[in-house]
Amino acid sequence: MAPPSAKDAPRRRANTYQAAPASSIDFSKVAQAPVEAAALEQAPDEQVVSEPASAQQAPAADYDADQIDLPDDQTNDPVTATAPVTAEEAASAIDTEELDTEELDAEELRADQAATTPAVEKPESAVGRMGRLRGRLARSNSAIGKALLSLLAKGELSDADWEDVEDVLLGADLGASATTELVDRLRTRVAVHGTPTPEQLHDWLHTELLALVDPSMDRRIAATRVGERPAVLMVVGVNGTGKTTTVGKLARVLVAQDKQPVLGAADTFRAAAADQLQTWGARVGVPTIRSDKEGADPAAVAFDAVKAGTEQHADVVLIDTAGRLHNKVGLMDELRKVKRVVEKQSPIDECLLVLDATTGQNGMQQARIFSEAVDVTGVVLTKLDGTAKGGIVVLVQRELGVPVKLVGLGEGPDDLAPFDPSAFVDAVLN
Ligand SMILES: Nc1nc2c(ncn2[C@@H]2O[C@H](COP(=O)(O)OP(=O)(O)OP(=O)(O)O)[C@@H](O)[C@H]2O)c(=O)[nH]1
Repeated sequence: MAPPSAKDAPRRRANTYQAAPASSIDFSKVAQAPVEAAALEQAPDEQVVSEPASAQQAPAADYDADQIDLPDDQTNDPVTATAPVTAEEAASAIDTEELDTEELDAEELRADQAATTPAVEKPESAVGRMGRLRGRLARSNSAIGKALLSLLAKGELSDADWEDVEDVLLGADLGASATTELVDRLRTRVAVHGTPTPEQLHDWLHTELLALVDPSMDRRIAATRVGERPAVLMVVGVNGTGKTTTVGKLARVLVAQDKQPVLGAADTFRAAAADQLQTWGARVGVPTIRSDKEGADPAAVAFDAVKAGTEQHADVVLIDTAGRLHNKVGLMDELRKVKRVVEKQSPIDECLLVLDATTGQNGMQQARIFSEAVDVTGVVLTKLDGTAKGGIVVLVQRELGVPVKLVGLGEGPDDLAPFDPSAFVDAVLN
């Protein structure tokens, strides 16, 4: 069966997306790498493509009968004179006796089906999401700001007081070097300007924290077609950090921007991961390339996803990967293989490492291992709604040298936001 095309999805309502602010996500980034023409010698098998919800849910009358691909057991059946061939005939062929006592005509039936079939969702635009989610960030992280403001407002600060300031920053997972840097800068300011007023203090902290978060980093995500091919984005990270959820949420962000993603379920280790991803995709009419075989070769699934994305003229192919294998070496080898195989067909434009913010510094060790195995281009920090360790943003950027591009701020489908440094610092300090 020909894979359903992302382009076949019914035209979505014109969305209300406006140009993102400079500090926010920007999908206009165009990767420069050239297309590689080489193909895999052995065609991967067993891939199946999920029907996007839009195709499943479109009224039957919208289908061209020629395009309906019947399952094998039906294609060989002779078409009898009574077999319905159009939506109307199909509707009228329904035995009315089975429909309770009421007589339903085709129109009523369609209305009934529409009422019981969930519609393709319209995801929220990404612009300003961090503003909407700021309350969650503030709830978990404003304690740091409050502690700093009250400590620094004491007036003359002793060495012990400055040590308390350091402890607050270290406790927030800012890391030793950024903590020392920040404390040195604040001490210099106090030495130069004397004891600050509360407003001054707030301004100083805002300026210094923002400098540490580094608003100059390029946080755009490569999700725009590159010449004649879709962008390819791969998501990596240990199990349970929120990779599958992030791919699903990111697909929604892209759909809200009228982009057409294709999802690749290359986490073949966890049986339910492909189903989970497919469900995310179906909710917004996005096709998922997956294997029905548990333990199938993830590289083959990823390869097929890129192939399908190219054939369907998608904007971007989002590849979910496994976070757990029998051992760490095996997992890293597998990720390298996925990368290698995908690159036989297309460069990988973006490789996002998903880190669970609640694991704090422990997550850093994993982060280093992943970034050694694959070229990580950005970080998604999930579960930032559930931790007071927001300093990890600074730590991870310094350790890996790549920006935090997205943050997860809840379990809701639209609780993924482009990371906005200024909104982040505001939430910490207010
Ligand atoms: N509170 C909160 N929960 C999140 C966030 N992101 C993901 N989760 C939850 O984290 C759990 C794990 O998410 P998954 O997406 O299944 O994690 P995964 O990394 O794909 O896991 P594996 O497939 O085992 O590798 C789920 O219950 C998600 O709802 C977030 O930003 N905030």
